[in-house]
Amino acid sequence: MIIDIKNATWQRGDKTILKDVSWQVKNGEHWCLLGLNGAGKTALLNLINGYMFPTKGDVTVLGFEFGKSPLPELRKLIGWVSSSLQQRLYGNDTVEEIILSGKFASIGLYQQPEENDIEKAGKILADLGCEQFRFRRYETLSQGERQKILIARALMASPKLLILDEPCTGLDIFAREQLLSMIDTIAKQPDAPTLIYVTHHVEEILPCFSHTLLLKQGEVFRAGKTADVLTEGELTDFFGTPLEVERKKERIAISLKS
Ligand SMILES: Nc1ncnc2c1ncn2[C@@H]1O[C@H](COP(=O)(O)OP(=O)(O)OP(=O)(O)O)[C@@H](O)[C@H]1O
Repeated sequence: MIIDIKNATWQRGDKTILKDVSWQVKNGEHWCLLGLNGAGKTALLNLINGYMFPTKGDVTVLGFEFGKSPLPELRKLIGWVSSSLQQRLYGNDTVEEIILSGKFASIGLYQQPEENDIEKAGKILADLGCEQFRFRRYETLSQGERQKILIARALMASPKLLILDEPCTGLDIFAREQLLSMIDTIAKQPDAPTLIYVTHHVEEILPCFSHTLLLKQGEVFRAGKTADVLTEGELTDFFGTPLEVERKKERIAISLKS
């Protein structure tokens, strides 16, 4: 089991931000986490990474039971790519340096990488079709290219669980599709980490995401196989407005019913 959350509640003052959340992610599954602004997605990710503890309930991630296991060890096994990381990296560093820093989970590269680290960075860049950026300064990349490099950086630590937190934010349709295609490539690799893809947008959900969790106002609205969860009926109930669902090449587009 990759993630096992049982009846987790997280309260801040008198506000219940996560309410009785149960979620099991098994080996070999890739999940999409879908919810509107303020649904509690970030709170749930913080719970998974051990940055906050549930007020009630149990959380076990990659066999680490919260309250009983050393969380820094767990965090080494989890990659978390979010756009806030983009601003924290040093723009003057080369793409290769940025990727190598992923091994040490550092902002900037302070340790001398070994020959096999450099080889690994090269292989990741080649696998993801990003070799041409290797010696470019990070700040010269477009937003979409930077997102690709952040994902490559996360792979450098060989995570068991890779969280992609709204990776397509700010991308145009072409950059978005390129990034999604790269994520699809990662999902199909034989030793792929378990992926958790967080988004507000149904149309970004790739077929490689076998399962989907719909989070609404801090509660699990539905969780299960993507094909069962992303139906017109479920999404209409979830968004609270009549929707039409169109399936195109195993992707979904939604529009308001007129
Ligand atoms: N430390 C905190 N104290 C009080 N309220 C909080 C705290 N952290 C989060 N919240 C509230 O919990 C709710 C869920 O927040 P969260 O950031 O998890 O939502 P989200 O689904 O990630 O939203 P978005 O898509 O906009 O990033 C929000 O109403 C937020 O204001």
